[in-house]
Amino acid sequence: MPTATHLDFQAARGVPETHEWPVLHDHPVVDGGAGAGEDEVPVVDLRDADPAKVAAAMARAAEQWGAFLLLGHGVPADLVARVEERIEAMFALPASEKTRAVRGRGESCGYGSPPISGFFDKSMWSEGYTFAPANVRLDLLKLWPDAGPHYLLFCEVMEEFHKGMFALAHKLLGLFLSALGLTAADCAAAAKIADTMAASMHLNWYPKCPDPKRAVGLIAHTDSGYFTFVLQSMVPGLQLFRREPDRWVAVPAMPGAFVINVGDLFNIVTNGRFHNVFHRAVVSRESHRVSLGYFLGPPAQAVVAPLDEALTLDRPRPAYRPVVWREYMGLREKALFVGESALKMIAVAKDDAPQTPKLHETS
Ligand SMILES: C=C1C[C@]23C[C@@]1(O)CC[C@H]2[C@@]12CCC[C@@](C)(C(=O)O1)[C@H]2[C@@H]3C(=O)O
Ligand SMILES: O=C(O)CCC(=O)C(=O)O
Ligand SMILES: [Fe+2]
Repeated sequence: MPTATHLDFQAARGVPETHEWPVLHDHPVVDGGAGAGEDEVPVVDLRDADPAKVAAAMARAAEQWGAFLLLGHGVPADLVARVEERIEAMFALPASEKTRAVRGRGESCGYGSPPISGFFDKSMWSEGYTFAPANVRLDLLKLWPDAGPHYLLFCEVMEEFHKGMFALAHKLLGLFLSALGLTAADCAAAAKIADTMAASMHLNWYPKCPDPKRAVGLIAHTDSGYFTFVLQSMVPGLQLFRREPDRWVAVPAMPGAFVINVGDLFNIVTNGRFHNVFHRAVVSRESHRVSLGYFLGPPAQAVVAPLDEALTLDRPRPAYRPVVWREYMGLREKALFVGESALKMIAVAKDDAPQTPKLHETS
C-alpha cells in the first residue's frame, strides 16, 4: 500500500507531482444552492411540525440523492463554533507534535490522511485526525500525552458535541426507519441497529492551495456506515456526484446546517432503496477549510443484510447476501485496489436470491 507523502502545505508555491490528480475534471461542476432547480441540494428542517412530512422528505432525499442539508437539528450554534475552534487549534499545532500521534497501520485513531488515502499513489491536499468520540480522553493522549489544558478543552468540547450528536443520530435513525414504514419497537432488527450503532469522528483540514484545479482535498468515495453528519465550515468544498447527466454538485455552505450523507450500509439494509452517495472535497486558493465527519456504523462483528421489512413489491428479494461487517470493510479495501464496488461483491444475482431472506442480526 503506498504511503502518503508529507508536504509542508503552508510553504508550497505550487502543486508537486506527488499531489497532482489527473482525474479531477472528469465531469462538470454545478452549483447546488437555492434556485438551482434539479441541482438544488434537498433541505430537511426538523422544526417542521409534522414528523410524517419530515420522514417523507428524508426518504425522498435519501432515495434520490443519498444526501441532504439538515436544519433545525437542535445542536447549538455556539457548540458547533467551539468544535470548529478546537479543530483549527489542533491542526495549527507544530508538525512535530502532530506527527507524534500518527495513525499507524491497522490503528483506528490518530493523525494522518484518512484510511482511503492508502489506496492511491497520489497524496491529497489535506490533513486528518480520526478518533472515537466515546473514547476521546484515551485516544487524544496520543497527541497530548501530558493531558494539559489544550487536551482537556478539546476533550470537553468533543464530549459535549458527541452527546448532542449521538442523541440527534438516534432521532434521525428513527425518522429514516419510519420513512421505511418501520419502528424500532416493532422490528427487532431495527431495534438492534439503534442499540448497537456507534460513532467515530474524522476531522479534516484543507490548507489553501496555490493551484486548486490540480489538487484534491478528499478523493471521491462513499462512506461505509449507515449515515454521516458532515459539518463543513462556511467555506464550501463538498461535492456530490449525480448522474444523468454525470456531474458534481457543489453543496452550498449553509449557516447552522449539517450535510447528511447516506453510506453503503444504509444502502444494504434498505435493500438498495437509499442511495449511498459518492462525494469528494475540493480545495481553494483563497481560504483554508475545516470539516468534520461524524460517522455512524455497526460493531465489527455485526452481520448486516437487507432488512426483511425493506423488501418491497418491486424488490421482493434481498439484493445483497448477509455479511459480517469486518468482512465487508475488507471487501471495500479489496474493491479500492481493483477499482471495483464492494456492494457489487456482495450483490446477489437476481435469480439466485433466496425466497426467504435471512434475518438481519447482530451478535
Ligand atoms: C468510521 C470510519 C469511517 C471512515 C473510516 C473510519 O474508521 C474513520 C474515518 C472515516 C473516513 C473519513 C474519510 C473518508 C473515508 C472513506 C476514509 O477513508 O476515512 C471514511 C471511512 C468510511 O466511511 O469507511
Ligand atoms: O470535507 C468534506 O466536506 C467531506 C468530508 C468527508 O466526506 C468525510 O470526512 O468522509
Ligand atoms: Fe465522506
